[in-house]
Formats: sequence, structure tokens, C-alpha cells
Amino acid sequence: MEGVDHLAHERNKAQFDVAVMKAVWAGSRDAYELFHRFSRLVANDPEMFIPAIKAQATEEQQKQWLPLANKMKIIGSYTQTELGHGSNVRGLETTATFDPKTDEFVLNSPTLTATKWWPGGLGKIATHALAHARLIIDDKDYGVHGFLVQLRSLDDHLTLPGITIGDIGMKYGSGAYNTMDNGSLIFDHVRIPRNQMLMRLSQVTREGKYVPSNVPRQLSYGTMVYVRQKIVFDASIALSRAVCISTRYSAVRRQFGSHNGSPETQVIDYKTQQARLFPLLASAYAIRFVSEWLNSFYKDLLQRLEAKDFSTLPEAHACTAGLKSITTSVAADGIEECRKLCGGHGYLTSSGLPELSAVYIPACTYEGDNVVMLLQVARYLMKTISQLKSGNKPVGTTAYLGRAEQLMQYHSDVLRAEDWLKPNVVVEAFEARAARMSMACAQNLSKFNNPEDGFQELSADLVEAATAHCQLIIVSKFIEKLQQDIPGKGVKEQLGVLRSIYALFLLHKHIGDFLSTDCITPKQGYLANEQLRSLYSQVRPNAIALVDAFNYTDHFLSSVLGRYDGNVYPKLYEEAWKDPLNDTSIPDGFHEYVQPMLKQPLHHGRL
Ligand SMILES: CCCCCCCC(=O)SCCNC(=O)CCNC(=O)[C@H](O)C(C)(C)COP(=O)(O)OP(=O)(O)OC[C@H]1O[C@@H](n2cnc3c(N)ncnc32)[C@H](O)[C@@H]1OP(=O)(O)O
Ligand SMILES: Cc1cc2nc3c(=O)[nH]c(=O)nc-3n(C[C@H](O)[C@H](O)[C@H](O)COP(=O)(O)OP(=O)(O)OC[C@H]3O[C@@H](n4cnc5c(N)ncnc54)[C@H](O)[C@@H]3O)c2cc1C
Repeated sequence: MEGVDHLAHERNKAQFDVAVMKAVWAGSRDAYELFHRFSRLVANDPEMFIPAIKAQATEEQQKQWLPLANKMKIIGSYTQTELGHGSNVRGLETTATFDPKTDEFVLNSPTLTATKWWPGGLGKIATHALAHARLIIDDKDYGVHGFLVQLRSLDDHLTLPGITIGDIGMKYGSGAYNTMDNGSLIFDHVRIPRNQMLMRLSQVTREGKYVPSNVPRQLSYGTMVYVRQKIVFDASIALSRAVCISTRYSAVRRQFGSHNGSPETQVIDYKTQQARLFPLLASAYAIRFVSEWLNSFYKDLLQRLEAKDFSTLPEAHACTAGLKSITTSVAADGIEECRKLCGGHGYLTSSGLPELSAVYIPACTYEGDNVVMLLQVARYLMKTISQLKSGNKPVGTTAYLGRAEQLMQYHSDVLRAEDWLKPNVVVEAFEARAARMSMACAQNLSKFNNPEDGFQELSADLVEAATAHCQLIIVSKFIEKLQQDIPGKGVKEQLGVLRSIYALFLLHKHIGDFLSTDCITPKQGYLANEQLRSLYSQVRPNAIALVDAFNYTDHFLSSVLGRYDGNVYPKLYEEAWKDPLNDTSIPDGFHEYVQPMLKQPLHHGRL
């Protein structure tokens, strides 16, 4: 019935102050930015074009281009990936050759695989590209740099001479990413003025002299680092949306369990449903808190870069790359699990889950393929370990590697299930696991004469070590979050339950790592799982309130299953009738194609 809150009985069970939890969830961002962030998932380009100009253009170039971009007088596309290269930026083939006679660069796509391919906005709407191309001066290749290129006339939007542009076609399912004109672009000797090479980091003089960057060349990758830390925040939005839908629906859905006419059992009360759903609920909170930390870490990096302090740049790259990888994988897999948690109705478009999945899953690929990103983390870990011998004391997120010797001797002293509720017990186990996995890789790498051969041979193990490292970061930041002052009745207690669920779920899922590195005993692993079950029972009465704390409107969720009022069945039925297929009783084509078959005479009893 309209206006009735079918989940009121669930909301009344809450054991904490929901208003405070809403503020904890929103953190430093207001509701607008939460919405704005998610809506940008499919409108990605101003997302990158403008930050890239800020990161790579001189003050003078920024003065010229930023006002135009900010006021949408030009529409830019971050045009890096090509048909033949996306992950390997240094392998890009587009060229920008300096012509000293005319003081111009000539942009060209020398091969088919040099075709720019994927950039958002490029296909139909962008008027300008921030094109990444190999800088060539006097036949010398100086590597990939950024160039601002006008693609279309600002009068009639037609493509300019030498520019061939198209959309790359339909993408995955009917998902919202088909509203994004990811495009293709071929340059045929297109000339641009020299001052349209972004020259904050390195320059080309009028005489054609290359002035190399006096800062780490990787700063030219700065926009990707910026977006990767944003993507971690986006992962918390996408996952929490799916968890909100499936939690509310799990409380509405009843199946089996009726005795003598009693109501059937709410599926949220099944331990299997809890074991699948509650770790995702905990993960949404975990990702939100690590994204807050990462955002502050990134802001600190920017301040340091302003002061030419590059000390945290390698760690910032490793953290943004690794956390982007881990959190997008968890969110993408979690959205699919939430669809399954909703049974058949989860597969309906009106559940909001298929669309959410279709629009979200490329996050595991764009802004850095998730495996390639974890390999970057692995390189960073191996480098950190190789520097231990020279007395280098790791700090920050690798500080635990400075205690690697001690961690190699670690054995968990967990005796009872509740010992796993102690944050220090958990962190030690996760540090020992991560340290031992990285040290084992470093040990094995040292057996190879050619370190690069070793790295390739061991890359699967290295990815697992990088995963362990990133999961340690997320667990640690969740624990740190709860060391802050958090007011409100029961709020910290509930977050403590989620923190333990997040960590012990990971321990259970990756029990092989913990056992094979001899960090814990099988018995201690069993006790962790025992404790998980008890934790799920503690979440159960608070589950609806914990997803209410995301503060999402029904409009934002766009899900019949995730409605705040839980009034699912009437609305499911109502939605179905909105489908144009139900505008007529007899479907199009029936008379032409089906009826003739039905009318066919029977021959000897056979059609
Ligand atoms: C809502 C959001 C919507 C987003 C829409 C999607 C938009 C996009 O997809 S835009 C295109 C994104 N493309 C990518 O992310 C490409 C991924 N590839 C890369 O970033 C690079 O090719 C990468 C890092 C894998 C390799 O770079 P490469 O220059 O070959 O470096 P590599 O040789 O591996 O490492 C050299 C050094 O640079 C360091 N380094 C590499 N990248 C970075 C970085 N970004 N910052 C700092 N240091 C870096 C390495 O750690 C290494 O350090 P050290 O020498 O100390 O070991
Ligand atoms: C929806 C969407 C939007 C995008 N928007 C943009 C945009 O706006 N601008 C832009 O420039 N680009 C954009 N891209 C492109 C995107 O950045 C690239 O697709 C992404 O970086 C992955 O690169 P790739 O396609 O070359 O994958 P590949 O690297 O070819 O990956 C293929 C497989 O090879 C593996 N692999 C690759 N290298 C290694 C290695 N060294 N070791 C082990 N395994 C490896 C990968 O793990 C993966 O399994 C977008 C892509 C998508 C899907």
C-alpha cells in the first residue's frame, strides 16, 4: 500500500543513531557531490581533460585554455589510448613532429594501431583533444607528451582537415555507457602551433631544442593518479548502491519456512544470504573510509609537489593504482553478487542492478587495467624490499616491511574466537601475510639473473602479494577511522562490527595465504570463521539502518527492489505494465508469422 513503510519493523530494530551514521558515511562530501560523482561515471571526460590541462600546461597555457574548457566554450577529450596500446602508454604510436620552419607540430597517425580509440567524448561531441603523442624533433623520439588539438569547427562542428573521427560503436549490453561517445581519431598530418604542446613539465624552444623536465617524468601521468583516487570513492558509491538495493529487498523477500500459517522466512535471515551480503555491506564502508584517506593523501601529495617535494610520489602512485584495482574489482563483483542475492527479480531492469553493473564494470579496465595496476604495486614493493638492505626505512603504507624480519617470526596468538575482534591482532596477521608474500617473491626474484625475466615469471605471485598489501591498507584505514572521535549512540560499535566483518571475511576468503605463509594455524582460521557468524547476527538487526545511512533517494537508486518503503510487489507489477510490449494484447508480428503456423493443417497427425 502507498505510504506504508513495509520496512518500519526493520528500522525500529536499529541499535545506533542513523543520523550520525549518515554524517559518517557522507564524510567530507555533501550529498550533491555523492550524486555528482556517480553521475560522472558515464560522463568521464571533463573529468580528465581539465585536470590534465591543470597538471601539464604552463600558467600561460592554463590562462588561455581553462576558461574556455570551464565555460564549455570548448569540449575536451582526454585522448591517450590507441587501438594498439592502452596500458602501455610508452608504446603509443601517434607522432607530433616539430617543424622549425613554421614553428608547428605535425600530428600524424602512422599506422592503423595508432588510431586513437576509446577516449570518452571523442566520437561525436568533443571539439578539442588533449592528444598524447610521441614528440619527434630532428628524427629524435623524446617519448609521449600532451598536445592540445582542435578537432572540430566551433562554428559548424564539422571535423577539421586531416581529422577523421568516429564513434567506436555499441558497448557492453544496453548499459548507460552507450550514452558515452567513446571515439576513434586518425590524424593525417595535422598542424598545430608549438604553444599547443603542454609545456609545464618539458618544453620545446622556438629553435627546436628539447628542454627535459626537471621533475620526475611520471608527473605527466598525474591526471591518471588524480582520477584513480576518485575512482576509489566512486567504487564505494557503486557498491553501496547495490548493497542498499539487495539488503532492503532481502528484508522484504520471504521464501520457505512457514509453519502453521506463520509468515515465510525473510531471506535476510538465512545465514547463506548474510554470509554473502554482509561482507559487501562492510566492504562498502571500508572502501568509503579508505577513499577518504586516499583523498587526503593525494591532497598532501599535491602540496608537496608544489614545493618540489617528490618524496611521496612513488607511494601515491602505488596506493592509487593498487586501491583503484582492488576496490573496483570488489565493487564490480559485489554488484553482480547483489543481483544474485535478489533472485530472479534482480535480473529485471526495474531492479536497477543490471544497469548499475553494465555502467560500472569497465571501472576494472579504464584508468588502468586492474592487473597492470597491481603489477605497478608489486614493482613498488619489490623496490622497497630491495632497499631494506641499504638501511632504507620504509614509511607510510610500507612501514610494516621495515619490520619484515620480526614479521617473519610472527605467529598469531589467537586462542578464542573473540580474540579476532582485537584490531591489533587483525592488523598483525594481515601485516605478516603481506610481508611474507612480498618477501617470498623478493626471495624468488633474487634467483633470476635477469630481474625482468624473474618479474614476468613470478607476476602471478606478485599480483597476489600486491593484493595482500592493498587489503592491509584498507583494513588499517578502517581501524584508524574508528580511532577517531565518532559521536552518536551505538555508531562506533556498529562500525566496529563492520570493521571486523570486513577483515575476517578477507581472512576467510584468503585463508590459503594465511596458512601457506604459516601466519595462523587452521584452528585459528576456524575461530575467525566462528567469529564471523556471530558478527553477522550482530549486523542483522541493524542491516536496514546501515543501508539507510547511505542516504540514497529512491530516484538515485532507481530500483523497485531497493525502495525505501519496501513496497516491492505492487511496484514491480506496475513497472512491468509500463513496458511498451504491454501496450497491446496481441504482439506485433503475430498475425504475419505465428498465426499461419497455428493454422497449419495437421498431416497424418503431424504438423
Ligand atoms: C569516472 C572515471 C572515468 C574514467 C574514464 C577512463 C579514462 C581512461 O581510461 S584514460 C586512460 C587511462 N590509461 C591508463 O591508465 C594507462 C595505464 N598505464 C600506465 O599508467 C603506465 O603505462 C604504466 C604505469 C603501467 C607504466 O608506465 P611506464 O612509463 O612504462 O612506467 P614503468 O616503466 O612501469 O615505471 C617506471 C617508473 O615510473 C613509476 N610510475 C609509473 N607510473 C607512475 C605514476 N602515475 N606516478 C608516479 N610514478 C609512476 C613506476 O613506479 C616506476 O618507478 P621506479 O622507476 O621507481 O620503479
Ligand atoms: C569504458 C571505457 C572508457 C575509457 N575512456 C578512456 C578515455 O577517456 N581516454 C583514454 O585515453 N582511454 C580510455 N579508455 C581506455 C582504457 O584506459 C584502456 O582500455 C585501459 O587502460 C586498458 O588498456 P588496454 O585496453 O590496452 O588493455 P590491455 O593492456 O591490452 O589488457 C588486455 C590484457 O592484457 C593484460 N596485460 C597487459 N599488459 C600486461 C603486463 N605487462 N603484464 C601482465 N598482463 C598484462 C591485462 O591485464 C589484460 O588482461 C577507456 C576504456 C573503457 C573500457
